Amino acid sequence: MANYPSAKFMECLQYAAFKHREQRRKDPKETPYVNHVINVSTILSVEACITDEAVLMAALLHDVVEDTDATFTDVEQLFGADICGLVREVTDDKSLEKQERKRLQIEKAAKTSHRAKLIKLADKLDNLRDLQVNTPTGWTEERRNQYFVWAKKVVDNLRGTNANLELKLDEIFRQRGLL
Ligand SMILES: Nc1nc2c(ncn2[C@@H]2O[C@H](COP(=O)(O)OP(=O)(O)O)[C@@H](OP(=O)(O)OP(=O)(O)O)[C@H]2O)c(=O)[nH]1
Ligand SMILES: [Mn+2]
Repeated sequence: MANYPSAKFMECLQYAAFKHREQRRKDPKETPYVNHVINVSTILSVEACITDEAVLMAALLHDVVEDTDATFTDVEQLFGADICGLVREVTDDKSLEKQERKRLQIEKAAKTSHRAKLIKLADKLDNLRDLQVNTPTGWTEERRNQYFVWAKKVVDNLRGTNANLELKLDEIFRQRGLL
């Protein structure tokens, strides 16, 4: 990637901000949801030193089909088959029951491509950083603890992908007494 953002990258950032515009995170301050997808892309660029622009763009779009009215067809038409394929790999099937979705994330993590694994690692790192400082609205301490336990199972199936991200995730798991 050149050392300036491409027009396509800027369009992608704008599209993610537009599609997530009415969504908020579950933290007490109701942070705009788009902050999360920007964090995931920034973690990949700054902390994992990823320069593959398609990965950075797919990170911006990683929750757009799962959580907004955007479809894979929209993503493919706007940003192409490569990026759409990455988004597909990291999208949960919301029609499934929650327990099954959570189980499938663990199972699917091991089978995804290297580039999709990078996005999953950054996604979990940002969610866990959030959870270290906030308990989402309506969550008990037990539910928060269980999220760390479950996230470690997902991350365990993503290992061998990016040493820096895995180091940072392990530091969090160590602090929680999971490592
Ligand atoms: N830690 C944290 N998570 C929040 C917050 N707001 C929204 N979330 C989202 O909530 C999900 C975890 O909540 P759960 O109850 O376990 O799952 P669900 O929303 O999919 O039903 C995470 O999804 P995920 O499946 O783990 O990943 P993804 O959907 O981000 O890809 C995360 O993206 C927040 O303030 N803090
Ligand atoms: Mn996410």
